[in-house]
Amino acid sequence: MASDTIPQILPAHEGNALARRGLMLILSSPSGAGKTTIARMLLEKDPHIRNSVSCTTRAPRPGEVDGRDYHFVSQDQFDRMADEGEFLEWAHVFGKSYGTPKAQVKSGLKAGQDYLFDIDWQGTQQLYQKLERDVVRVFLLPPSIDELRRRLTGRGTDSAEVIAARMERARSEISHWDGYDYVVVNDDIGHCFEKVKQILAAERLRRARQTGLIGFVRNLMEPDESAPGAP
Ligand SMILES: Nc1nc2c(ncn2[C@@H]2O[C@H](COP(=O)(O)OP(=O)(O)O)[C@@H](O)[C@H]2O)c(=O)[nH]1
Ligand SMILES: Nc1ncnc2c1ncn2[C@@H]1O[C@H](COP(=O)(O)OP(=O)(O)O)[C@@H](O)[C@H]1O
Repeated sequence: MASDTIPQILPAHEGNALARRGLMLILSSPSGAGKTTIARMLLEKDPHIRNSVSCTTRAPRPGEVDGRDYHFVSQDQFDRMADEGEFLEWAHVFGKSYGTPKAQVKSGLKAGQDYLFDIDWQGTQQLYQKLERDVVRVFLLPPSIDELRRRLTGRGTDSAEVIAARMERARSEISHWDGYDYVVVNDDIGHCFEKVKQILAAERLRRARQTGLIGFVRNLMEPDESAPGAP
């Protein structure tokens, strides 16, 4: 195991003191602030968190892979899935539809699987309303508006028109920063990644998630029958 691999706990099963419930790590930010970059780093370094792959009606960007980055679907397909209740949440962003498939998230959480969500503030609110205790909300901010524009331009994936629309929307997205548990400025990518890792490590240790502790603590509190003088 690489030395910078994130330490993990064992999967949930009965009798395992380290068993715990999975969590849902949500990364949001104005477009271009770096959430896809941080998400990819996390997925690469931490084998215990899985990406929740969203469905979208937007076109793939160069380098994006169907089924890995998004499930790229037509508007008809998307609408049918929404009608049939196949999404945990969905929203319109930049004139396109985006949705989180229900798939295995609920059963996965019970089995100790963590999931990563790259979704906007609307989706975050919906997930929080449904699964409050499992959700950890992290908002990334750019160090400045000029740097945000530089990153969107430097990414080289969007037309000038699309970049202008994303910049236009950035201020209203930033206004939702107070709907998150953690806010991290993505100035240096390495520092930002470290902070997100620390958040994840601490959140995994929350008592409420550590389902295996119940039996473990009960055992610790049993009267010690082998102690000298015990009845
Ligand atoms: N509510 C919701 N938002 C999503 C989902 N998938 C992606 N998004 C958000 O849609 C916005 C646009 O995503 P994208 O077109 O990939 O551009 P990006 O902002 O540069 O990553 C971002 O704010 C994403 O976080 C989803 O399933 N649900
Ligand atoms: N801390 C950083 N410093 C410099 N460039 C960054 C940083 N974080 C991300 N980038 C670059 O900025 C661009 C936008 O990042 P991306 O992760 O695609 O943002 P988002 O998913 O939030 O739209 C990419 O080209 C990425 O390589």
